[in-house]
Amino acid sequence: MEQPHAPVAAEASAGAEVAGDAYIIRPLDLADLSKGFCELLAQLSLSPPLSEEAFRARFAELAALGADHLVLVAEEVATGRLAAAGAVMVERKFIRRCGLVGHLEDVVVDAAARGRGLGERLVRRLVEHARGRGCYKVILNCTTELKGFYAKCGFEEKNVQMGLYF
Ligand SMILES: CC(=O)SCCNC(=O)CCNC(=O)[C@H](O)C(C)(C)COP(=O)(O)OP(=O)(O)OC[C@H]1O[C@@H](n2cnc3c(N)ncnc32)[C@H](O)[C@@H]1OP(=O)(O)O
Repeated sequence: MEQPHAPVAAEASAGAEVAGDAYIIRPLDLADLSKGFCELLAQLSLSPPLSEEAFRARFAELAALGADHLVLVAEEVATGRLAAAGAVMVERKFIRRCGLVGHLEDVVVDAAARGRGLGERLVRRLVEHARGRGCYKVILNCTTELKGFYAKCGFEEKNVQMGLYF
């Protein structure tokens, strides 16, 4: 199981050849604000730059959740810049004998690093974290266009997503 919010020095798991050689996947670190974290998230959704103060405050909130909230990033070894990010949070339920559900969120790979297996590798790490926490399933919302990617990551289509935005 991943230890969230702490740097990981070595990447041991096997991935696609290029991804395995060129990137280290590790939990988000406080230093990542200056390594392109916000720029990466801006490729996913509306995500303007964060002040150091705002980033630190949110980081501390998430760190307080311990292993129930994990943000992983992929750092390019050659440049020290972030090339991918993703998160999984563990929901604590009453059903299924107080079962746990993993929610996969905010998966993004930098446009220049796509198509090398990095996204799949990151998602599989997040899924393994949820499994290690004892989750009986991991779920996510995505567009129709991304069904193929998540199928490659082992997911299958279930139910319908609905949203109410404020
Ligand atoms: C829960 C959420 O967060 S949903 C939001 C997902 N994020 C985004 O949409 C942000 C913009 N897009 C991205 O960041 C990236 O394109 C990602 C994360 C979707 C994919 O990352 P990549 O690193 O390019 O994917 P990766 O190279 O690991 O692809 C793995 C497999 O999925 C396939 N794949 C990748 N993207 C797609 C796609 N859009 N449709 C179908 N198949 C795909 C690849 O061809 C590959 O298959 P292969 O093993 O047969 O070659």
